[in-house]
Amino acid sequence: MHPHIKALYNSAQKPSRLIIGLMSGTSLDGLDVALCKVTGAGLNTHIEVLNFTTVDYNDDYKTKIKQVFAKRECDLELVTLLHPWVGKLHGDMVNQCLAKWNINPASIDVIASHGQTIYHCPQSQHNHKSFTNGTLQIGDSDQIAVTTDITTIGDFRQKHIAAGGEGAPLAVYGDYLYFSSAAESRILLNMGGIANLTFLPKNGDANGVFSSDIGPGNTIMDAYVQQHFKDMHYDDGAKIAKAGKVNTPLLNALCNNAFFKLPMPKTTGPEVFNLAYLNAAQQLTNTHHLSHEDIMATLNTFTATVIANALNECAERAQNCVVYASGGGIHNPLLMAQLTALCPRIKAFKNTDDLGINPDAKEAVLFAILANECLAGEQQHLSNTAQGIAGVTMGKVSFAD
Ligand SMILES: Nc1ncnc2c1ncn2[C@@H]1O[C@H](COP(=O)(O)OP(=O)(O)OP(=O)(O)O)[C@@H](O)[C@H]1O
Ligand SMILES: CC(=O)N[C@H]1[C@@H]2OC[C@@H](O2)[C@@H](O)[C@@H]1O[C@H](C)C(=O)O
Repeated sequence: MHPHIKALYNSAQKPSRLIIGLMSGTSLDGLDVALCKVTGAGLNTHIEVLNFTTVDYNDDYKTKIKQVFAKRECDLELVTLLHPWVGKLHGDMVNQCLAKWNINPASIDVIASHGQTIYHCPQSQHNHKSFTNGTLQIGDSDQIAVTTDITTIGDFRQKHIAAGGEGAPLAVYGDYLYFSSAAESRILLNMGGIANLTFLPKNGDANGVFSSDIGPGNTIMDAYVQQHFKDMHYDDGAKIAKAGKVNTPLLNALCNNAFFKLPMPKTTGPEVFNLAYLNAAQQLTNTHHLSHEDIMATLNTFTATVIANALNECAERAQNCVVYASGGGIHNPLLMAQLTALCPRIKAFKNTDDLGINPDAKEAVLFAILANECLAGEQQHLSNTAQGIAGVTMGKVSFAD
């Protein structure tokens, strides 16, 4: 047996494993690094997040990625070069974290790497009859494995696509295993660049579980701030939005898109929800004269409205749903206040801290759970093609040498 296979076999048999989950989301703010002690597998998974940090990306990273990010036309040579470059950078960032945390790399069983999504196009978006769904994450796992000397499991989304899914949201797999409750119906709401949710009915019936992207979380607000406010990445504390007034015609135009009329499950990305989308809505409503504050107030309400519509749809399926929120959007007080006001049928808004998982770390932890299932999961717990949930094991293994 190859020693690498033997090591994996041993890891899979251990009662608990150390797994580093890595997530680099659509916001391009930084690499989320979660060092997790994962005990058991499947419905008996237990996670302890031993360390978590977001390693901020510098301007060089953001500038390079933005040249290809969510763009239909870009420099293919640059894409090719970025794939190993991002992988090496992520590997270097893991090494820095381990050094800072005083952790011996040899004690880590595997790294679970999401990579950096640069393009996402479900069939509903690209409309090419001869193609199915597609999604592309760069940041080669071989680079991470070689750089860290730690076996790395990555490229999780392609198996989902191969099995007929849209490659997202994958959160449902971790949410179901870790957050299902017999006592209450739960909605796990993540508000990153794009917002998504997982619905977990309280009867624990796997067939009632579904997960879907909702639409924009922070992505258009962030892009607008970055374009108009020097050295700002986002509207901290919604200060700009709070100073403005919502423009109703613009809000209505923003809410009028075919994606919102599609039934859940569905996926989307900044390929659709971007500054060009805002521009088109402004054109239609003759609102180019609005102040930055009014635009931000309208965008904030747009995000709140589309998220609230999706939550209210869930609330029709089960009474007394409790929302557990995560992602950067939870730090936006105006967004959270609007959600509470727009969703009277939701019993309570909490965040995943109440379930023992740091809401900023949740997506990185998800990939640690997926890698744990890849290694030690004994069976598929979720499989429902009608809900876009492929019953497959995800992740590809890269060895260090
Ligand atoms: N204090 C704050 N005030 C307002 N917004 C905030 C604050 N902190 C974070 N955010 C928002 O959260 C974003 C980052 O969220 P997160 O890291 O969850 O996104 P992501 O993981 O990149 O996205 P996705 O889940 O779509 O891939 C920021 O870009 C910003 O819009
Ligand atoms: C293609 C892609 O990277 N999608 C991300 C993005 O960010 C949020 C939303 O859009 C979600 O569908 C997904 O990430 C999470 C981790 C998921 O798959 O559940």
